[in-house]
Amino acid sequence: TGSTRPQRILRAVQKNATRGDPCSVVKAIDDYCRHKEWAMNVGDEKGCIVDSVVSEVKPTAVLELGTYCAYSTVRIASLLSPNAKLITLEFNSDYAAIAREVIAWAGLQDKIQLVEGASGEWIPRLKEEFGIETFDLIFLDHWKDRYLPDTKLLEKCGLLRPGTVLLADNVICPGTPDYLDYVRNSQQYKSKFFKSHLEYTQEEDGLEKSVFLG
Ligand SMILES: O=C(NC/C=C/[C@H]1O[C@@H](n2ccc(=O)cc2)[C@H](O)[C@@H]1O)c1cc([N+](=O)[O-])cc(O)c1O
Ligand SMILES: [Mg+2]
Repeated sequence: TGSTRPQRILRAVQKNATRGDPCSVVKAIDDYCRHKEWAMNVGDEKGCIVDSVVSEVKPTAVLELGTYCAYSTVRIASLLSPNAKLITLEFNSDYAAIAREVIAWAGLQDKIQLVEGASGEWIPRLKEEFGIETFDLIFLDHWKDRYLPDTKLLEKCGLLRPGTVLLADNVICPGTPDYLDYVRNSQQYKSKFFKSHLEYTQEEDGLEKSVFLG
C-alpha cells in the first residue's frame, strides 16, 4: 500500500515550499508535476491566464468547481482582496483532505471554504448555507460532463449576475464540447477562447472565458 499521487504532491509542497507563502506552494507543485509526476493541475502556463482574469475581474465572491490538490484554489486565492472569499467544491474525500493541508501550508484557510460533496447537490444550497448572493467569478475544472449541467443549475439558482465571469479549464483537452457549444451560441453569454497547452505538456488545450449577460 504505497502513497497516492495527491499524497506525493502534498509531500513535495511540505518539502519545497515555505509555510505561508502561496507562490512557493504553486511553484513546488508545478516543479513536482513537470519534472517528477504529471497531475491534473491547471498548471503554470494556463495558470498565468487564470491570474490575468482574476486580476481583471477583482472578484469578492469566487466559486471553484473541482479542488483536487488545491493548486488553482491557492493560485486564485493568493490574488484576492482581503475581504474576498473563495468557495471550492470537492467530491472525493481523500482529495479534500490533501487539499486542506495544501491550503493550510499556503496560509490561506481564512479566504477559502472547502466544501465536500457533489456540485449538483451543493450549488442549490450555497445561498442559504454561505450567505452568497451571486458569484463574481466561477472557475470550472471538475468532471467535464458536469460543466454544462452545473452552469444551467447556477443560472437556475440565481447565482449569476450580469457580468459574472465563468472561466473553464480543458475546453480542448479533454474537451467539453456541449459546454462550449452552449456558451458560444447562447445570447446570454459573451464568450472568448484563450489558446494554451495542456498542463506540463505540448498538447493543445485552452480556457474559455464566458461573461454572463443576464
Ligand atoms: O479530468 C480532469 N479533471 C477532472 C477533475 C475532477 C475533480 O473535480 C472533483 N469534483 C468535484 C465536484 C464534483 O461534483 C465532481 C468532481 C473530483 O473529485 C476531482 O477532484 C482533467 C483531465 C485532464 N487530462 O489531461 O486528462 C486535464 C485536466 O486539467 C483535468 O482537469
Ligand atoms: Mg483541468
